[in-house]
Amino acid sequence: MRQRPLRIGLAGLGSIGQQVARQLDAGIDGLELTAVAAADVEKARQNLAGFRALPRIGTLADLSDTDVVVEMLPARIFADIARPTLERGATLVVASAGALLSHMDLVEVARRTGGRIIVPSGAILGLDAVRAACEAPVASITIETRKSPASLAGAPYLAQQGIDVHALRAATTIFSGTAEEAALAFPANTNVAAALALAGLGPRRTEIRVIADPAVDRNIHTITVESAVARFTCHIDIVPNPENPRSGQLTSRSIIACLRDMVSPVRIGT
Ligand SMILES: NC(=O)C1=CN([C@@H]2O[C@H](COP(=O)(O)OP(=O)(O)OC[C@H]3O[C@@H](n4cnc5c(N)ncnc54)[C@H](OP(=O)(O)O)[C@@H]3O)[C@@H](O)[C@H]2O)C=CC1
Ligand SMILES: O=C([O-])CC(=O)C(=O)O
Repeated sequence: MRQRPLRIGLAGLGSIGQQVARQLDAGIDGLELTAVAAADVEKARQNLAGFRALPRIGTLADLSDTDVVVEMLPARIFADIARPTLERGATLVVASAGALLSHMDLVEVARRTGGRIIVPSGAILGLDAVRAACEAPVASITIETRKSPASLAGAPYLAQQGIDVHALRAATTIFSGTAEEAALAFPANTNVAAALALAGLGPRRTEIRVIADPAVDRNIHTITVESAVARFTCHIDIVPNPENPRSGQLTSRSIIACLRDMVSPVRIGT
């Protein structure tokens, strides 16, 4: 049995980070919210007002004494916390799964130091069955992501291709490619494909189609797996976060469930 609670550090206090912080502050046996890193310390202080136990608030460097760092940053600065956390042999929980695809050398760092990289299911479902299916031959794994224009706006690919998603009047496929390509084209919108790729056939053999649909108000993901042992399709409609519609409200809960697993004597699912 652990003698002390697991010290949790949160990197990023945006739409997901704030929900995770609140749930940790509400109290989970065995977990202690020790520190948070924010871009704007004063804004973070306001967001944490009313917490039962105020964590330390600082920069990414201030997470260096925690056991587990939960990364919930913009993809472009993922490595700024991922690398130092793994270099000191701590556990890294990754929200920006797409960014991890460009930093797979971190797996070697973790192997060398004893650190761990944990990618929660986040906004996708079925990774348990995908992993199990991949213990046998798998023919294909695909994902379709359907989102409102507001949930896609700002993606680099849209600017590169001159696509104005707000001008669309009907559902339109705006991207087809691999999970690896999608992570660069839509760094804030296709983490689900990255997590699916890491669970299954890898970023070059996992295909994603992104549909901009002005008629939907959810982030909708459908995965289809054809394997020797099972064929399955999983579908999920996620309520977007009001503060950041690119991210849905399931991801913070997935992270909390993942953190609970680290201290629970019972584990359910693959
Ligand atoms: N795995 C999955 O299924 C999913 C993953 N995601 C991913 O999770 C990540 C977090 O998402 P979300 O919370 O919605 O994003 P937000 O943009 O809402 O939050 C990111 C936060 O990081 C803060 N930040 C920026 N720079 C720094 C820094 N140097 N140090 C500390 N904090 C910093 C930002 O502050 P400020 O606002 O002041 O700039 C912001 O508060 C994203 O990469 C997103 O794509 C999202 C949904 C699902
Ligand atoms: O649906 C969500 O909440 C977010 C999403 O697609 C992603 O980041 O891949």
